[in-house]
Parts: sequence; C-alpha cells; structure tokens
Amino acid sequence: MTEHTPNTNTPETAGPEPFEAEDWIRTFAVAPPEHVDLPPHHPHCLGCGPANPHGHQLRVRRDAHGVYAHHSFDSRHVGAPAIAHGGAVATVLDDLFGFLLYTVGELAVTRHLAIDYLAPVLLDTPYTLRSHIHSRAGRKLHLRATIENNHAHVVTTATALFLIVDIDHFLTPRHNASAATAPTTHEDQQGPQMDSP
Ligand SMILES: CCCCC/C=C\C/C=C\C/C=C\C/C=C\CCCC(=O)SCCNC(=O)CCNC(=O)[C@H](O)C(C)(C)COP(=O)(O)OP(=O)(O)OC[C@H]1O[C@@H](n2cnc3c(N)ncnc32)[C@H](O)[C@@H]1OP(=O)(O)O
Repeated sequence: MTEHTPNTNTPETAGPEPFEAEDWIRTFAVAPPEHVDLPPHHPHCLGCGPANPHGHQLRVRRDAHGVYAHHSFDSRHVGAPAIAHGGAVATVLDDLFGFLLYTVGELAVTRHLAIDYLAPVLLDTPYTLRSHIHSRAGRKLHLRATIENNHAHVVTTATALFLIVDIDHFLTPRHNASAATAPTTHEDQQGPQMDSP
C-alpha cells in the first residue's frame, strides 16, 4: 500500500484564512455595477482567484438576469485531446454559481450540482457562461447555468442546489467536516436504479 504523502507542491494556493469569509461578506454591500467585474471569492479561489496560477481566473459580471462570464479553457484543462476536461467545466460552472450570491446577499454553498455535457467544450475557444436563480425556497437556492459558443449554440447546461449557511460554516470548516453524517437520500440525487444481478 502506498503511503499518503501530503501535496506540498503548491503552498501559494493554500486555503483561505478564516477572516476572508468576513471580508467576502462585506463585499456584498458594495457589489459593483453591471459594467464592472464582481470581486473574486478570494485571491486563491480555484475558479476566480487572480493569484492562483492553476485556477481559471474567471471574471464575472452581473446583468439583469443573473451573472455571466466570457471564458476560454486552455491546455491546463485538457481532457480528451483539444477538449476541456469535464471536471474543469464543472469547476467553472460551480464557481459561476457562487457569483449569484452577490445578487442574493447571503452566504450559500453547493449541495448538489448536475451537468449535461451536450457537446464538447473546446480548448482555446471563447464561450459565454450565464447563470441565474431559478427559484428560492427558504434556504434552498435552485440555480441554472449554460455555456454557449460564439454561434449561440448551448454546449453545456447545469443546475445546482445551493444551501444558505451562516458564517460559522466558513469559520469552523474542520468542525463541520467532522460533523458530517451519512447522506440523506433525495429523489433528485438518485440516478436510474441498477437491476439486481
Ligand atoms: C460560494 C460561497 C462563497 C463563500 C465565500 C466565503 C468566504 C470566502 C472564502 C472562501 C470561499 C472561496 C471559494 C468558494 C466560492 C465558490 C465556489 C462555488 C461554491 C462551492 O463550491 S461551495 C463548496 C462545496 N460545497 C460544500 O463544501 C458543502 C458541503 N456540505 C455541507 O456543508 C452541508 O451539507 C450543508 C451546509 C450544505 C447543508 O447541511 P445542512 O445540515 O444545513 O442541510 P440539510 O442536510 O439539513 O439540508 C437542508 C435542506 O436541503 C434539502 N436538500 C439537501 N440536499 C438536497 C438535494 N440534493 N435535493 C433536494 N433537497 C435537498 C434537505 O432535504 C433539507 O430540506 P428541508 O429543510 O426542507 O428538510
């Protein structure tokens, strides 16, 4: 059995200090107008952090419907040759959903993310990503997103359930992780049932 070795290659991308959650909440109050980029979640965020050389450095603005970004994947995100890795696409969409919180004004995190890869997302190709709030029910934010190419063809769609949390979620992450229990079964988490052998 291989002994687990901690990844020490990327000290510059260490996770955020707890105080950053409070800084981030404060930016809700001063969210910029439509023609200015929204602030990144934090400088090292994998999706949008400008100081993360391994990240996507997504730049997001809001509009009348929600939020949007223009983005190209590159050779760092390759899956099949010339095609973006599905996980990289999911990362960017999850992060884009995170920008909708500026329009909600509350903290929330991804509980469920579902993606339809309708057509390959090509490397070094410009795409427009859009996301909006489909509905809200109490703590539950039902979110939707699309990726479309320059010919207005939608190549990816996504839905997400974000759950509103309080700031303690970010200030005590280790406590929250150890408090995790067996997942609750939800109908919309279930795929087709496998037949018994
Ligand atoms: C975007 C956040 C940014 C915050 C920024 C803050 C600081 C800045 C610093 C750092 C941030 C940096 C970057 C992050 C930014 C963006 C990235 C994008 C967003 C993410 O990447 S974020 C990471 C991934 N994310 C997680 O790390 C969450 C792990 N998870 C948990 O921590 C818990 O899971 C929690 C707290 C989410 C919920 O826990 P809980 O105990 O409060 O909730 P519970 O289970 O009770 O469910 C409540 C109700 O939702 C229903 N429900 C549940 N699941 C359902 C389903 N699938 N379908 C239908 N209904 C469902 C239940 O049935 C119940 O319904 P009801 O109330 O009616 O009974």
